[in-house]
Amino acid sequence: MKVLVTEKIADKGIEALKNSGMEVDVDFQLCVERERLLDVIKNYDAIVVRSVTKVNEEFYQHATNLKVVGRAGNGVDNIEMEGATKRGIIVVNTPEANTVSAAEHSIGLLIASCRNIPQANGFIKNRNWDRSGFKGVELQGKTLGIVGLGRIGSLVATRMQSFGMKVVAYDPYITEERFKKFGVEKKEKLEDLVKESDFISIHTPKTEETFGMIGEKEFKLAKKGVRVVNCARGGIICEDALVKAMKEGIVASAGIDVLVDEPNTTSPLLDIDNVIITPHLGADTVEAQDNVGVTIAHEVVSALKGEMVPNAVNLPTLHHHELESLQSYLELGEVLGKLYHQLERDAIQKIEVIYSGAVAEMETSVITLAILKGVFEPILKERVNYVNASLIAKNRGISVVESKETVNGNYMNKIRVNIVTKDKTFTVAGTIFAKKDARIVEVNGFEFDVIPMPYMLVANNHDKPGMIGQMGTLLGASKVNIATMQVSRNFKAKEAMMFLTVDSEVAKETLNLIGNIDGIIKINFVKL
Ligand SMILES: NC(=O)C1=CN([C@@H]2O[C@H](COP(=O)(O)OP(=O)(O)OC[C@H]3O[C@@H](n4cnc5c(N)ncnc54)[C@H](O)[C@@H]3O)[C@@H](O)[C@H]2O)C=CC1
Ligand SMILES: O=C(O)C(=O)COP(=O)(O)O
Repeated sequence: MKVLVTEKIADKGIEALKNSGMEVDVDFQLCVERERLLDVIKNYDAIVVRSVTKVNEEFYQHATNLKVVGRAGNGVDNIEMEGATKRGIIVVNTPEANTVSAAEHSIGLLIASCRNIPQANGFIKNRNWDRSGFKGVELQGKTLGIVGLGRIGSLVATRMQSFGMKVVAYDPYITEERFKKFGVEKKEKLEDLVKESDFISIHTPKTEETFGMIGEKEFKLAKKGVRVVNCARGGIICEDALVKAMKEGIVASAGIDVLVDEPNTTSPLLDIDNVIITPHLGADTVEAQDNVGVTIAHEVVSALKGEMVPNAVNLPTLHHHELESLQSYLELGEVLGKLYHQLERDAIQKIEVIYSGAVAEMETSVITLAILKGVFEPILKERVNYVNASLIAKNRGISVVESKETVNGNYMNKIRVNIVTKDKTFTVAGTIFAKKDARIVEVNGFEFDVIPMPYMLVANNHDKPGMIGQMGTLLGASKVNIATMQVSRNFKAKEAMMFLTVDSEVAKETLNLIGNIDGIIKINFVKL
């Protein structure tokens, strides 16, 4: 697998990629040399970027082998998600790895701007000892308005409370409990926050809704002398409106880490004395970059192996501990799904998944994705993964229905999959024992206790003497070793079903011979 790294990540991250067996090319010019990037990207299975490389539709059209986009950092506004999802490209990021650095940089900008530290430093470095013109303001007793009380906003909130600030926040998408947890007063409307705040710090993602959310209208409502900080994304505070509000004396100072267009050395904000600007340094600390580099390397490798990754942006959000407890269920889900196309041929109309017992309490949407991945893998191979599995089902006109039951019969947990076709319904069920051991416990009404293995033979036969012996003889003659065997019978129908796990692949000729045994209704070789 080949990985291209187009922006600086920690050496530890590159090493981690290489140590996992990846072939890694590092070329930092490619984040700006577009033509060259578009030319070479077809050679790579994964790309690792930061905030400069534009990963958009044009890029995807050239990236014909790409499976993973790794964003070594938090914001993914430079990565078009729809184009990735429809191609089954997994986008992973490291949202937790640089939050402390970004919060500390926001606070640094806030203090440095309201105490004129960079300006005064510039003076004295030019050998001017001048103490006039740099008078600042205190933070204690002032109101800080935080827009976006997420990971970084909440870190800034709690830290600034220790400076004696009153903290209010506007974030319509989080619960009252989260405001309470951080001792922050909730503002129902952005304008209420703007009217009341002495300092405003932005911590939202860049979205259609947030872009330009602090503009001329907001500055008109703001307290005269308000001070602003933007260490989130350029343009959330409208740059033209900020320039105007500063010239009019509405905004006393601004600390800015991000601009609409980056890299940028021509912004009008650069000409205003009371604006201090850093070139997108929020995540640039030793700790954050080591953290980001190593985390993204592990995530890219896992995603390339087709594993579920905690920080996949175009998949349901999972935390590490959730993923750990889900892992066995994901594996079981794939096994259950994989059985269908290896045992049946009919086109699927609907897939029903019924979760019962303990598993019903989990993030089952991800297990359903694992089942869908399993269903399509035997016919689509590597073109199906967690990201595009539900899109594939939708495009094939297959409806997917999930339901949950608290009662679970004989099992602590059970996943039942009903695959509905025009004329019949194929049913398979499985369970997890002792938190990690998968078992197939039912196929089409036949009960089993089968440990899924890489190679299995599944037979339907008339329930009469000699079936097992004849199969065993044919397998032995073709040097296939039988590892385990289970038979389940339906007395009424006088039919039985056999699951044999074998140590090697079974040749087509042997399968044909078994299929010709009198009494064998159906024989299939299943690979998991
Ligand atoms: N300057 C830098 O180097 C860095 C910048 N960032 C940026 O910081 C920002 C915040 O990152 P996190 O705290 O990790 O994100 P987060 O997702 O944890 O929090 C964002 C919060 O904004 C809220 N929000 C969304 N739309 C909103 C709206 N219209 N009005 C009010 N609130 C809204 C969300 O509900 C959420 O609580 C992002 O833009 C990220 O890209 C992150 C790391 C480094
Ligand atoms: O992680 C983020 O969202 C950042 O803004 C940091 O961006 P960078 O990786 O420094 O280009």
